[in-house]
Amino acid sequence: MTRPQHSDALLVLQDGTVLHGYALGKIGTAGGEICFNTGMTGYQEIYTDPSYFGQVIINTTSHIGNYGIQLGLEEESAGVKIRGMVCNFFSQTYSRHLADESLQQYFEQANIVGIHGIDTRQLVRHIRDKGVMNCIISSAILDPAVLLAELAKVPDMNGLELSSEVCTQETYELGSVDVPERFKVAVLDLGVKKSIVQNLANRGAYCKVFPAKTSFAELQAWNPDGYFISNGPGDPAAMPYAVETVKQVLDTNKPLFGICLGHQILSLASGISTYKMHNGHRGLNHPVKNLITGLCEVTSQNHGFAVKADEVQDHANVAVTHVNLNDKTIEGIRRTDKPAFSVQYHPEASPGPHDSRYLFDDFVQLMAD
Ligand SMILES: NC(=O)CC[C@H](N)C(=O)O
Repeated sequence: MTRPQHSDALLVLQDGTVLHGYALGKIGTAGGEICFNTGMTGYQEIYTDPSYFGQVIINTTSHIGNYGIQLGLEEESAGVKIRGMVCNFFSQTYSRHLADESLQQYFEQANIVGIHGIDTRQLVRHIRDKGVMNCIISSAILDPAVLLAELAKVPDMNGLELSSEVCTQETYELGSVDVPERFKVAVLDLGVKKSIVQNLANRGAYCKVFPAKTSFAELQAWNPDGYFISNGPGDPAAMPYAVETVKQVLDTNKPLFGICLGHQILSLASGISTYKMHNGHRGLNHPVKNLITGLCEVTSQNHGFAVKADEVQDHANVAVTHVNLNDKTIEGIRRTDKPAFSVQYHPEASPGPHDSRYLFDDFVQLMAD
């Protein structure tokens, strides 16, 4: 297969590795934390997921761009959130009758810089061995030494609070026209994906979405039946404001459900700390064991931090409900003294398999009870 020819581009890693490829998207320079996603579909959902804010994504599936972009429907937030993209074969043309435009056009409009023609298999093996690191991509500066100096300015993800940058700045409300509204859910938006709010609304939850730094008093003033703590970017340990809000929510004894960053915040509010993983989990086929049913779920994942497993046993009011079968990391917890639970993975699975969507039903059931 021939690769579309463009101008040259460079990818420079924090450890000094330099890789040569071709430009895609906007001509320019972009730096961030380099992460790999192993999903074979769903690139548009990935690029618009606010949890990827500040990150450069390697798509390990070898063909990217070939089904184009569908505006609106397949976007997980208003616009692209990733910093940059790395792939092997990049297709400027697409074949899908529902597509509105090409990925190249989409990235150009969103000012996203990318690189293709990279041996992503070799690159991922390198990162997998050395661990997560920052990188810089450029199609404007082709001097590795200059790029390394620029790379030094890219902030470390450790200690970074990003939710307040990507969350809604105004509250908004969302329900479903097809399902009778049975419950009011206050959504704390730490960088929420659209499909999560939609999954709640589809089950009769009338949602009000609040900015990340909303005080508990303001959430409570709306008198919700339950609280949802969303996914989002950055380091959970850098978000004491959200931990404080969740502690106050727990005191109300109303149902609380957290996904990904929301799971990490519930853990912190329960006295369990988080850590940065050697490499995160990002893909659509991570096996997770549900310890209550004994069944394995194939899950969609996107996280770089995790909850410390060895600290959970010191907390009698926290039970582990889900475990990752690849590396035994904690995938879900439940408070034994409160109607509160959370998962590290993505039950909305947009993209991904729908094995775990029952968790939204469990949350609705908690509110019904
Ligand atoms: N998807 C998420 O909510 C990600 C949570 C957090 N930013 C992490 O990387 O672990």
